[in-house]
Amino acid sequence: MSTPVVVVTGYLGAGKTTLINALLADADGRHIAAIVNDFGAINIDEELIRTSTDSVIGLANGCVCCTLQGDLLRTLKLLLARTPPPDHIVIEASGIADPSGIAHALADPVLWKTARLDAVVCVVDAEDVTQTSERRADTLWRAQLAGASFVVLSKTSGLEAAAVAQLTSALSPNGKPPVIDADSERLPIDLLLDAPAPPGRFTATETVAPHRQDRFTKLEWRSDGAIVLSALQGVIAEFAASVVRAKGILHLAERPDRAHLLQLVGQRVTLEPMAGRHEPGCRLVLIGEAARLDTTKLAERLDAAAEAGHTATASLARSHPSA
Ligand SMILES: Nc1nc2c(ncn2[C@@H]2O[C@H](COP(=O)(O)OP(=O)(O)OP(=O)(O)O)[C@@H](O)[C@H]2O)c(=O)[nH]1
Repeated sequence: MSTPVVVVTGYLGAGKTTLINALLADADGRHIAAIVNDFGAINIDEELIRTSTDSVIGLANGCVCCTLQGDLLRTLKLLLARTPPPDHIVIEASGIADPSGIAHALADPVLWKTARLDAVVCVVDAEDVTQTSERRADTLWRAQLAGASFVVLSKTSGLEAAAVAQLTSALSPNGKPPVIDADSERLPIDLLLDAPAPPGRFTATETVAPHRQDRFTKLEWRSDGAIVLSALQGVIAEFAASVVRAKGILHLAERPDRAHLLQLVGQRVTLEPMAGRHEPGCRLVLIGEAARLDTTKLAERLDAAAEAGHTATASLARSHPSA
């Protein structure tokens, strides 16, 4: 009996983790294990998915479509050796992954007997693709879409119905692949998890060209202490034009008792309090096009913001000595 595997792909910040959490929340008794790949060493997505399931394994600091193919296969074997094995395995690719590389790795005939690739779900950020003129020409975005057996549209709620309809027919010219609007319809879990691919759909054995590793650059930034909100806002405003994606779990000097989740995708930034306890201090991953993002300057600015946090925390402690 071969365990069905679903790969979730999509551009940076498209909504892959959100989709997987929705699948896990609606699993209806199925035991779903997740493998979460982040191309940075700080795997925020793994931590966000861990709130929905214990069966999550993070693969960080590389891309499962190329540099981490071996780790992916080893992790799959580990999951399959568990008793009982999961009913389904969902793999979240990093936002820079080309799913054809993952399909190529999973096409191993020995592995296929125990884990078979059933579907590649591509999450498309509807807001981004309608507002960013160059997105449809982006070779990475196109490669992610090309291998998809389903497209899930995210972030449609702020768009006119006509714009969503137009996007749907552009992404799926003859109704293939099926397009699901995650913002306005309930996810068809059965369809996404229980629709075996037609024989031969993902059994390509040709060599896959490695994607460009140097297109994006990342800064992984940590601080032991809290950060001052206004200083953080200043850094975000200064680098807004060159950061494509940022995510992090932060403690704010103004609210040190609770962790906050920072999400930045294009021009949209959110900062929300998180439930539960999280590692103290701040962990942040910021990604941009290598030609535009100066990570040295960005690190300096964040260090200065953290320094302001130390000062603010120390003065709070002086004014409330018992705190
Ligand atoms: N309004 C809305 N926001 C969404 C939707 N899906 C995702 N988001 C938001 O978009 C941001 C990024 O979502 P993630 O699910 O982390 O995206 P991702 O594709 O996993 O990101 P990377 O792994 O970094 O590429 C978060 O702030 C989400 O809350 C959606 O359908 N509607």
